[in-house]
Amino acid sequence: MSEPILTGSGLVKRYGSMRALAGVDAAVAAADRLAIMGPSGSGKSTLLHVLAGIIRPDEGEVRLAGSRIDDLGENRLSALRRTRFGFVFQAGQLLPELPAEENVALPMMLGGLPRRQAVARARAWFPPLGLDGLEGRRPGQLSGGQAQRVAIARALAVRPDVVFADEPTGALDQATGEEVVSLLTRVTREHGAALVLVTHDPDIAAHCDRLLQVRDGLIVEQYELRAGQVTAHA
Ligand SMILES: Nc1ncnc2c1ncn2[C@@H]1O[C@H](COP(=O)(O)OP(=O)(O)OP(=O)(O)O)[C@@H](O)[C@H]1O
Repeated sequence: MSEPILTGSGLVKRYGSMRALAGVDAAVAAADRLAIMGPSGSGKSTLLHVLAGIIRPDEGEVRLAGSRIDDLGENRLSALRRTRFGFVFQAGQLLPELPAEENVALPMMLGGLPRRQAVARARAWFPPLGLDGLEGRRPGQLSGGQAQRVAIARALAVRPDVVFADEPTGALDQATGEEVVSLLTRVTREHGAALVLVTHDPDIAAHCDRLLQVRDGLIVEQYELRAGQVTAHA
C-alpha cells in the first residue's frame, strides 16, 4: 500500500467492561477504498467513528497525514472533521427544510465560504451525480437513491481527504444500492479521496479495493479485491 493518509494504531474502545474495539490497527491510503464487514455488534461502526474522530479511543491513536488527531481539542477536531472528512450515513442526514443544493452547500458555508459561492459550487455537483434538475427539491421530495446521491455530493464538495460511509445503502433496495455504491466508489476515486465504507452486504463491499473483516472488536481477516473478487490475503 502506498503512504497511508489515515492510520489507526492499537485502537481500543470500551463500553463498561465490553471492548467494542480490542486493539485494532488499520491504515487507509489516499484514494484507497476500504470496506469493513463483520457480524452485528462486532465493532464496525465504532471503528469508523474512531477513525473519523467522532469517538475518541480509550487506547491507541489516529493519525491523518501523519499528524495525530485523536488528542485534538473538540473545536479543532470538529473543524478537521468538517474540512478533511466527508460523511455519508444510512439515511436521514439531510436537513429536511433545506433544498438539496443548500444541503450540499452547508458544510462549505460552515467552513466560511459565502453563501452564493457555496451554492454555486454545490450546484456544479448535481449533473455529474445524475441529479440535474433536482437542485431545488427538499429531501422529502427525493427518492432514497437521489437523497443518497445528494449526501455524496455534500460529502465530496468540501474536497475531503477521506469519505466515511456507514451503511450508505442500508435503506435502499439492492439495485439502487448498487448504483449508489458504484457512484460513491467512482467519484471518491476521481476526486482523490479515500473511502471507508461499513456494510453488511458482500455485493456492496465488492465495489471496494480492500476488505477488513471485523469480529469481537478485532480485525480477523484482510483481503485485497479486484472487480469484486478476492485477489490476495493481505
Ligand atoms: N454508545 C454505546 N454504549 C454502549 N455500548 C455501545 C455503544 N456503542 C456501541 N456499543 C456496543 O459496542 C459493540 C460494537 O458496536 P458497533 O455499533 O460498533 O457494532 P457494528 O458492528 O457496527 O454493529 P451493527 O452491524 O449492528 O451496526 C456492540 O456490542 C454495541 O452494543
